[in-house]
Amino acid sequence: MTEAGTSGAAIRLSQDTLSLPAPAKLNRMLHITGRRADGYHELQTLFQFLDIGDTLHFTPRDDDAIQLTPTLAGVPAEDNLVVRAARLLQAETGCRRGVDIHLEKCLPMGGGLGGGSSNAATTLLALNRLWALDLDEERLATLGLSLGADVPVFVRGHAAWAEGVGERLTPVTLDTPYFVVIHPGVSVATARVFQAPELTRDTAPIRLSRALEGGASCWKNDCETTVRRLYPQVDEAINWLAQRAPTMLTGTGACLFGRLTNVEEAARIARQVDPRWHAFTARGVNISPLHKALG
Ligand SMILES: C[C@@](CO)(OP(=O)(O)O)[C@H](O)COP(=O)(O)OP(=O)(O)OC[C@H]1O[C@@H](n2ccc(N)nc2=O)[C@H](O)[C@@H]1O
Ligand SMILES: Nc1ncnc2c1ncn2[C@@H]1O[C@H](COP(=O)(O)OP(=O)(O)O)[C@@H](O)[C@H]1O
Repeated sequence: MTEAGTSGAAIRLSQDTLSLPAPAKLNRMLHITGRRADGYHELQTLFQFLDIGDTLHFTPRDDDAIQLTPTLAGVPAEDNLVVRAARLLQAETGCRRGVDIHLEKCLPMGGGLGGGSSNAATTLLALNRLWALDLDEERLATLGLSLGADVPVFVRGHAAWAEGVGERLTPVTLDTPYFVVIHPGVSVATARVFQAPELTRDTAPIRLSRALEGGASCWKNDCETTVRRLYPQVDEAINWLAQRAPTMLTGTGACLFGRLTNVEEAARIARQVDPRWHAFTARGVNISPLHKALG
């Protein structure tokens, strides 16, 4: 993993290039409240953005091609959520314009930080502007949902309480601590976690006011026990970080985060992290850096 948000790759950009961030997210808490007939799980979760993430550069083309560089390991370009988001916009609007997209990937993939979903949301908002499509946020969020459950919150750009599979969003303002984020170097398969027989799926639904009342010290992630059992590396990293800061899993992992009020303390802990793991520090933010950049 490149240190998140600080990739130094040299990129030649034209004057017409629009460069935008695709921030990471954390699930500050995550409850599983049921299972739908189609097997998908009903969740209650608090999404918050981090002040770091990937960066995407969009340069308009004269033809209608969508070209993405570089290719991500294990993800054919046509499956990349960036390309899928761009094609979806073309199909929905009949737009015949094209784009070259350069993706500076800094976030670990499949780590529960929502990098792919965030890349898709940045692409939807960037091309809506670059191609002058004038779709409203509601429509972009609906299109985003067809790409993944976590895309709408990145389109909306505000920390949120999410219900359903993550699509029913209520904006919230959460505390904004510093975090030490650790990727314990193992890939967690979301489907495997949701299939686990012992996963608790019956947490009683709560009201948003109650979730906020208790604050961060009361929050938990219902996936954590199962992920720790299935992936001993995650268990080991949580045990290590929990001795230094209140620690939780984000999404279905593999990343975990420790919460601190002090940036120096966060940096000090990150420096001590076992070299087998990857770590970075970041701050929680309630307005997405993408929306700040778009003004
Ligand atoms: C649970 C969250 C919380 O943010 O985990 P992370 O992906 O961030 O870790 C997400 O909503 C994940 O949403 P999404 O990213 O769309 O999930 P996918 O990878 O498509 O899900 C893979 C598989 O997990 C199961 N799945 C996923 C989401 C859900 N609410 N219920 C499920 O049962 C389904 O079997 C699905 O086929
Ligand atoms: N642009 C992208 N960035 C990251 N992953 C992508 C992208 N496009 C497709 N994917 C696929 O989506 C999966 C989930 O990615 P990601 O959003 O980073 O993780 P998570 O859902 O755990 O937060 C990846 O393992 C990868 O196969």
